[in-house]
Amino acid sequence: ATKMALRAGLRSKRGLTGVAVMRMQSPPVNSLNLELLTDICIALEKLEMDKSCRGLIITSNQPKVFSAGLDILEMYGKSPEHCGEFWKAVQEMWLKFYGSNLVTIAAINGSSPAGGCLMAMTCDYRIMADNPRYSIGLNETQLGIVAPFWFKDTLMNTVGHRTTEMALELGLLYSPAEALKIGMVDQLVPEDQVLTTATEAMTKWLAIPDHARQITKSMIRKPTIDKLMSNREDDVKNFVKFISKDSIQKSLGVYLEMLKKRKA
Ligand SMILES: CCCC/C=C\CC(=O)SCCNC(=O)CCNC(=O)[C@H](O)C(C)(C)COP(=O)(O)OP(=O)(O)OC[C@H]1O[C@@H](n2cnc3c(N)ncnc32)[C@H](O)[C@@H]1OP(=O)(O)O
Repeated sequence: ATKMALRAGLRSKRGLTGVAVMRMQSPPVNSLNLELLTDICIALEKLEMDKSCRGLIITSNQPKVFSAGLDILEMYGKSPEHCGEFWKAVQEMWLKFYGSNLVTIAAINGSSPAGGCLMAMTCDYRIMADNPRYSIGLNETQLGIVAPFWFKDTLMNTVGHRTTEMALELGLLYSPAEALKIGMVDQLVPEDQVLTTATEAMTKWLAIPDHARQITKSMIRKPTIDKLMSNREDDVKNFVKFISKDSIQKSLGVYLEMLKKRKA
């Protein structure tokens, strides 16, 4: 099944050129499994190399959900080797997005917990649908797991130190209005205007000369990126060791059951 639709070099009625729209479509909830992560990375890599592409809008084709975060089934009951491969793909996605030379805008048209929130926070700008049923945040502790340092750093760079303490320790999921208040998202709009607003915002970002914006972005984000780059292997080892613990596997199993029961 196609996991992603990509329209590169989009020319809208308003004459916006050089902007790709990536629509995640991995039913039911765009959970980030190895396949989707790999597809996203390959697509982004191609866009980075395409000189005619200057901006990327990432959004969801699934109703009500931007992304449910990392696919728990990739971490539950799997071999250490598989968990290691999966984690490398998560790192790769983060490194590519956080370090992208493109203007990246997240058009968050649904809920975006955990890894979904991380992915949105790697972007330069976030627009979310103003629907109180949706939520966004890093809720890892609620699953009994610990977000690694680079998840924490991304959040801290976005919302600041004190808010990160509260958000991460309590595993808080925020409504769109709350997320706007703490700066986790930059703008709220009615659901049917998320993509058009993202396109409008893109116009503003593209008015800045690429080289000046790119060097500035790199100057701000490089220390955070370098931290993971110089600890990638240890980070994989730590993840595999942590996720393979019986107690953590038990917590994930309980959480998966809770998700299923909630549905019933
Ligand atoms: C050391 C570790 C470091 C960091 C690790 C992890 C970070 C993560 O990202 S962990 C993932 C955290 N994600 C969540 O907690 C979100 C869980 N999902 C939800 O809250 C809801 O599904 C959501 C609000 C996104 C959408 O709600 P609904 O539209 O009502 O859908 P359902 O809840 O009915 O879900 C449909 C179907 O999908 C399964 N599902 C949901 N999320 C995940 C997931 N992240 N991974 C795997 N599977 C997921 C859910 O169980 C349902 O399955 P079925 O019952 O089999 O249909």
